[in-house]
Amino acid sequence: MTSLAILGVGKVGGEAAFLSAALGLVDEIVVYDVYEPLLRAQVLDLQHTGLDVAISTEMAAMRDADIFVFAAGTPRTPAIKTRADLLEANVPVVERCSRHLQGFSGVVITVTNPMDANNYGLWKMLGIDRRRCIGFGGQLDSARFARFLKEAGISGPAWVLGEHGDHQVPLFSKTGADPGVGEREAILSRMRGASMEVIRGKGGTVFGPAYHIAMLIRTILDDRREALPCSCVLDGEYGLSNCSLGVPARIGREGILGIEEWDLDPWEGAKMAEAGAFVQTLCRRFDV
Ligand SMILES: NC(=O)C1=CN([C@@H]2O[C@H](COP(=O)(O)OP(=O)(O)OC[C@H]3O[C@@H](n4cnc5c(N)ncnc54)[C@H](O)[C@@H]3O)[C@@H](O)[C@H]2O)C=CC1
Ligand SMILES: O=C([O-])CC(=O)C(=O)O
Repeated sequence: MTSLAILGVGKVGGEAAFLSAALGLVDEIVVYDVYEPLLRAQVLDLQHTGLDVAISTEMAAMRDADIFVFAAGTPRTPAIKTRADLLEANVPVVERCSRHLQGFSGVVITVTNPMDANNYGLWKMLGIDRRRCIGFGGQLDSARFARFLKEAGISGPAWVLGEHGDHQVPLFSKTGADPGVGEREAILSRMRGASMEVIRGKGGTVFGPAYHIAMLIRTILDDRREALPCSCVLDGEYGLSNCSLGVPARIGREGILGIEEWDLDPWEGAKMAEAGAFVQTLCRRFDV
């Protein structure tokens, strides 16, 4: 019996619950949201699918889940320029979440922005092994990168490391084609604005995040042991510590099985160092 817990069943948490049920990934989904009418509506809507999945709203049952998805808190509106600007709004939500989750022994997936800092904060407050805290966002950034590469006539694997935010690091070196620094910067600039176009049009990104969260859940539960771009609490990898940052990580049933240290070209290496320094400043918020 596999159990998935989702805290915050708004746009992303709700859709991730639905997709996990529709794809038959788990036997039970435990959901909770501070906004009671929404919670009730999401539970009913899930039940009305008739899918063979147990739905619970027992907050205490979250602690016993195999996977816990943290998707509660404030999202961006067009008035909020960067994901990092959500830090102060969402720190209290991270704190409340960690209090509820003390004693959790499964795998955490952090979604709430600024995701890298919040993943670091949850890890610190829960006091669990860093391999059990996975920050989600790199798969989504990589899917967006793949689209821009295709438009530029470049094929090959699309990997994005670094911050899930303005300091994201697309790995052009992995594609086998170098469009030059000018074109790299132009593509990066479009990637930085990719989600805001969706937020402006429909109030938030939903299908992209929910789909890739479901794929991450499947990778964990099936113990696929494959490398994905995930935010991991670093301990010297890529020359960085005291932060959680997007890196290639082998993911399986126990969470992060290993972090792969890839060679980056000079442009990527400089961007990665900038991303690390930037996210470290956000993570310091959790070091006090
Ligand atoms: N990492 C990623 O790739 C992505 C991250 N996000 C982030 O995920 C978060 C959620 O986004 P949306 O679902 O669009 O927002 P939303 O506003 O639709 O849903 C958030 C939900 O959290 C609930 N909530 C707030 N505080 C809570 C608490 N203490 N306990 C339980 N529930 C609580 C709210 O009532 C609301 O229903 C945002 O921070 C957003 O920026 C969104 C998309 C992708
Ligand atoms: O951009 C946002 O605020 C939501 C998000 O993280 C994404 O869709 O990548």
